[in-house]
Amino acid sequence: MVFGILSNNEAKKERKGWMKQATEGPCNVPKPGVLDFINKAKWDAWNALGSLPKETARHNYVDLVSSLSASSESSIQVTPAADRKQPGSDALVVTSQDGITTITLNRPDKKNALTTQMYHDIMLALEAASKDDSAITVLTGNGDYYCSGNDLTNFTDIPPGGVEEKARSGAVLLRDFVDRFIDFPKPLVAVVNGPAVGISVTILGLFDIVYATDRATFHTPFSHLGQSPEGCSSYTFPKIMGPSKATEMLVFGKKLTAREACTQGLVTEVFPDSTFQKEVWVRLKAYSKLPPNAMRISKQVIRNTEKEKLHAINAEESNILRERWLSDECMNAVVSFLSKKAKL
Ligand SMILES: CCCCC/C=C/CC(=O)SCCNC(=O)CCNC(=O)[C@H](O)C(C)(C)COP(=O)(O)OP(=O)(O)OC[C@H]1O[C@@H](n2cnc3c(N)ncnc32)[C@H](O)[C@@H]1OP(=O)(O)O
Repeated sequence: MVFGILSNNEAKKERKGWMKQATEGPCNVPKPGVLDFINKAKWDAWNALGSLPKETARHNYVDLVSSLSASSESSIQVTPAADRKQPGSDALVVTSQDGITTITLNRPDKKNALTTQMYHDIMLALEAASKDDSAITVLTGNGDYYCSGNDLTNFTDIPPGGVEEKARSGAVLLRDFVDRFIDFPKPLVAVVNGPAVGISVTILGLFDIVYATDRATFHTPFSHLGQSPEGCSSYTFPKIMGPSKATEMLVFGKKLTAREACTQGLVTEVFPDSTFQKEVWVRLKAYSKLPPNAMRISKQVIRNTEKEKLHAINAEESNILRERWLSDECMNAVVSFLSKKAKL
């Protein structure tokens, strides 16, 4: 690792310097006045890097962010990739009963944020569910959240190929992950047991039914995070709710209540939190007794005409995100979250 352990303030100034060098090249602006302490400190950090190439600065910037995550002196606790939950661990629980296969996100202490391993495990679970003898597949969460979206510490796990390689492999994983939802052959139901954020919201447009507790909210803060829509939401959301409502969500990050999401067509039905689990499971058990082949074929009739288009949109969104993940805006948002300075 390029950097040792720095105090929070030192790290912040140093980070700014590396970030400016990585995005704008060598310092090219006049030195701020002596009384402009903050900007002068940032300028000093940038100027100190001389003519260091942008690419080197970018690598070092990422190393600094990673070292911040790993530092025992910082307030950030990041589980090293090697220690993250492995396949077959309890971060994802899959059960099959009464003709229903249920995939449960099970990191309640982290609001069910999705680690890289969980994306892989969900794909495996969907693959298995598509072939098992269940009639319906359900995705839900354990605890007070449905899912807080992509685990932002995924960004700190930089491979030897550097940040570009990380962005490239992330885009491939994202595309594969979303493709599984596009192609899933059986009725797919989201049981949204609490707030939903980011990718856990966008992929709802690819589900067949979305049931939500009245405690749930739906939030896609992509601009705040320097990112852009995924999960085919750039197509499904305008189609479901109209372009202007979709823009409020996907561009301006408007958070919807469950009832608003239902009015706009993203959610099928909202239930009172006190009876949510009971009512939803009674309903699903009844549906699961319907002839499975008829349900599968009816889903195909409804969905298949759009599959090709959805795959193309998924590919395009994933490519755009690959670029976004390398942007200054995105790196800053991740650093802010990891430094505990920002929450949604
Ligand atoms: C293959 C790659 C595909 C990538 C696809 C891209 C997808 C885009 C997205 O999904 S964008 C959405 C990203 N998510 C966020 O930005 C959410 C960040 N989290 C928060 O803002 C808040 O945690 C909260 C509003 C969800 C909940 O706030 P609350 O105060 O109720 O709870 P805490 O903040 O104390 O959370 C408890 C612990 O959980 C950790 N955590 C929550 N969400 C995430 C997350 N997305 N990534 C990483 N960690 C998360 C949080 O840090 C707390 O941890 P701690 O107890 O160790 O402090």
